[in-house]
Amino acid sequence: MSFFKRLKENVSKRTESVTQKFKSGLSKTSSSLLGAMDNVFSRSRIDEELYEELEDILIGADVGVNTTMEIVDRLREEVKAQKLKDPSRLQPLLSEILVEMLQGEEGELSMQIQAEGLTIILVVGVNGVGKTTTIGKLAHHYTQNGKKVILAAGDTFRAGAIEQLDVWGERVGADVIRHQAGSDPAAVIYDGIQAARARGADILLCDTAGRLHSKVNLMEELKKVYRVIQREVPNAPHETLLVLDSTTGQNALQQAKLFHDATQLTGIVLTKMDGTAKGGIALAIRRELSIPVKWIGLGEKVDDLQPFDGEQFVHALFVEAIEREEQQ
Ligand SMILES: Nc1nc2c(ncn2[C@@H]2O[C@H](COP(=O)(O)OP(=O)(O)OP(=O)(O)O)[C@@H](O)[C@H]2O)c(=O)[nH]1
Repeated sequence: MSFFKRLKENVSKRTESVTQKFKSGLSKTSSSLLGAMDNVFSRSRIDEELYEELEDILIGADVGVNTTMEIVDRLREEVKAQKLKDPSRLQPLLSEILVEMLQGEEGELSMQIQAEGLTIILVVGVNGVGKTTTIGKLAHHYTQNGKKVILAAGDTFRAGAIEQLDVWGERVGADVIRHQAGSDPAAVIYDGIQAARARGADILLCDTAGRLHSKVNLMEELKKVYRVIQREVPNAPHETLLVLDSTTGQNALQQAKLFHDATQLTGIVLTKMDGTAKGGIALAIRRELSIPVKWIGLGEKVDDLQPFDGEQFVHALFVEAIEREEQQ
């Protein structure tokens, strides 16, 4: 069976609405990538020029230089091994390589939700990346799954962030633990933990600041929050998610390295994928950091945050080519 057929079959095992969300959320990246790749794959033969053109396209889509080289090297090896001559055969081959690269170790992409007792999820990231919105969407996801969720408004720098979290709490039916703006975030998180225990919550989602009033280093403050959580609940935080805005491109990689030094990140949330034509950043992040992308933001609606899925991702990018192949 051809790779595209297999991919389509696998994707069709998930719900149609999820497939649709991936397709519409990735449509900007998809149309810019496919347009450019069609030119490459319709060349008359597979030669150095073709590979170079493909490299330019991938780098242009924010796949990053190292990851691009890795992808193209693998493609070359496969072309040699399979003795391919026809450029039109490269599209499914490339898709297969991308799916392989996006797939993590077994279970790596799943969230460490505790079967019993409280699960603490710490959410970090710089201002404006979509942290508060992501917390609201995660809260929605877990309340929909029957969990009792509490939100801790640890971004005490921006008064608006506390209000915003309150609105989300009301919308999704989760209590919000808050102090006034400017107070110590570690104290808010501490109170959040006590409240979550007292109220028998399953999940505590902790918001944090992306910027500070004082000269206290943001990373030092995060370390303090992290220590409070570790001290109060054994093995917590169970997840420390870094939210990255996919429209910031390669800069996102630098942010990840910085935050990883302060807290042990367990996963990445890549937001605003729908707003960029350079969704290749997901590949760069997956390959260049040892942290899995666990969630992907495909729009502003409450259910537009989806668990990351490499097959859905690649299928959404190349859906037009897949459908074309089917009609042939
Ligand atoms: N299109 C789109 N917009 C998003 C997505 N995620 C978040 N946003 C928007 O990004 C903007 C910033 O989101 P916030 O949640 O306020 O960002 P933040 O990181 O909490 O910002 P601070 O509270 O200032 O630290 C909002 O307008 C969100 O609606 C997404 O996946 N797609």
